[in-house]
Amino acid sequence: MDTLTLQSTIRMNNGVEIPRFGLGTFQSKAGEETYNAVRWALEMGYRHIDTAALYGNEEDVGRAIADSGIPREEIFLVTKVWNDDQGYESTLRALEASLRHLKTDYVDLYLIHWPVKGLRHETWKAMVEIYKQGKARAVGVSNYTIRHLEELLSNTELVPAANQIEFSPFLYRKALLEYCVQHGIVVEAYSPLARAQKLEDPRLTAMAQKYGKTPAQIALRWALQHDLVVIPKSVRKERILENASIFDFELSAEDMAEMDTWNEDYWTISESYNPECSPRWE
Ligand SMILES: NC(=O)C1=CN([C@@H]2O[C@H](COP(=O)(O)OP(=O)(O)OC[C@H]3O[C@@H](n4cnc5c(N)ncnc54)[C@H](OP(=O)(O)O)[C@@H]3O)[C@@H](O)[C@H]2O)C=CC1
Ligand SMILES: O=C1CO[C@H](CO)[C@@H](O)[C@@H]1O
Repeated sequence: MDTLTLQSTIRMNNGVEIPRFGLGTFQSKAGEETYNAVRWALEMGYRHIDTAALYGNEEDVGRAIADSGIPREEIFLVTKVWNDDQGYESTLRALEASLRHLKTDYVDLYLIHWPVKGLRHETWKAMVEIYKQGKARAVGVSNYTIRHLEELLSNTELVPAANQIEFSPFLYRKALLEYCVQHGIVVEAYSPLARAQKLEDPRLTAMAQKYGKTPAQIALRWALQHDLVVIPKSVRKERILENASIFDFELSAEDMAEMDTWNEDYWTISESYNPECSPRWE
């Protein structure tokens, strides 16, 4: 395989390159906590930051990017339209608010956060308009299952560039990944550490010992070798560094295959939100 680095990218279906590795910011508190995490990450070489209107920290993300001294065009910035703002006009307004908070005139990727019943099609039309206006270099979706993607693809000329979904060795969504690959949609793995809930799994700790790495690094490397984009979240300097230190080793084909058997449909998202079964997303 190619030698990957912290700044390696994947070319999306519209030609825009997305860094394979980024910093998540859900539950990074507004204020210094988010600001510092983003500043440290950028100093360490991260070039992809994932936020959302929901997270309430866009202003701190924007401030950290502005203060970093790194040219805006070298940073890949992702945000998302929240469920309450879905609909055509309200999505356009939500993007304007996000741009204001982020102190930028474009985002690199704008995502529909969840496939809200009854509204998602109108919301997608707004995403297409946002893309045409150049206010997002790419647009995509999040938490879409095969059913949601089939519905969208049957009714649009613009294929979403990415689908951001929960994905970890304990939630290996093989069929959805294959569907996305087939249709040229990049998959971004969220909660790739299963929110630290499975880092003591004995299979993971044994694998970590074998490679002289931490359990978090093994889980992230597995996702990377599946050609996923990964966006682990941390607000601690040492973990921001640890999570990014996965470019100096490679899991063998045998160990990848072994990890592929660990799936236990382990969702961190609550059942009432589970996109595969909750009536909320019908
Ligand atoms: N589109 C969507 O609906 C969703 C998108 N996301 C995005 O994906 C990102 C990542 O997912 P997230 O749900 O945050 O979960 P992650 O799997 O990234 O886990 C984050 C948790 O793990 C801890 N942690 C981070 N690194 C380590 C480490 N090396 N060792 C031990 N513990 C560690 C963090 O704590 P600490 O900060 O204290 O280090 C935090 O509690 C989000 O932040 C968000 O940007 C997430 C959920 C849904
Ligand atoms: O991005 C998100 C972070 O996690 C939340 C729930 O735990 C999700 O609802 C949301 O999509």
